[in-house]
Amino acid sequence: MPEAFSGSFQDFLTTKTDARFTDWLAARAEPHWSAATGHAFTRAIGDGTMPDDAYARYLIEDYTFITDLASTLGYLVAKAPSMRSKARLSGFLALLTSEENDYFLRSFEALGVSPSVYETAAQGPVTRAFADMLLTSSGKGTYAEGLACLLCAEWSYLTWGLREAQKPRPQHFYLAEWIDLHAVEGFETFVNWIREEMDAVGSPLGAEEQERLAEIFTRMSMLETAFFDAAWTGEATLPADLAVRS
Ligand SMILES: Cc1ncc(C[n+]2csc(CCO)c2C)c(N)n1
Repeated sequence: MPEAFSGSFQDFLTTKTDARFTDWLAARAEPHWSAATGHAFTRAIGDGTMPDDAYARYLIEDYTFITDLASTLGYLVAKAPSMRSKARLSGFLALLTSEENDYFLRSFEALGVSPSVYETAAQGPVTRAFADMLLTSSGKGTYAEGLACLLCAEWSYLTWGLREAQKPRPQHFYLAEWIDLHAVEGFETFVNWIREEMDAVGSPLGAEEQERLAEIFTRMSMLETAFFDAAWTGEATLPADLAVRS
């Protein structure tokens, strides 16, 4: 677990001169970063102990989340400063809207969730708070702010995916493939790129904007945790500390 840290990035650099901006973001987000990446839901995916109803609940919500994440990527493609960055982000957007979509459709079928359910599912309160966070940060905010959201969403999944991939795969294809999707080399390469991009974009910013990025990354970590909690417990309420500000 990264050690929690409450100071500025400049302060963080005095504790470790070669510290990365993204290490600081994760340290600032503790204990929520570790709560998200070590969540019981993620361990149950790898153990094969996941109840079908919890996983179906999760996939239905995640399918609507992915739609908002695709829109976020659209905003990021528009705001990215270089052709290289636009190429990385749009490549990922293409993956999200093709192979990943196919995974969802096959899994819904295996779990007995009909198109009339997953195509018209209303977002629960946690997913709505997520959508608000993603779309506001990337649409109205800066490239760095949108990138902080994407970084948290992808890096947290790589972290648990690599850990669960150490175990033998569970029997159900929808659990086994969900691990593989987040532990393959191509995904790791992409997350490493987002980290490098965030390091490059975040390090030179002023303390106030860096603080804002730490707040975004922390709130995203809380939302990731609440998202797993909601699927795991079936409790569809938004924790009070995540109330959407209007
Ligand atoms: C709530 C939630 N947060 C993050 C992800 C992670 N994620 C979103 S798209 C994508 C691409 C490859 O699977 C990954 C890893 C998720 N699925 N659901």
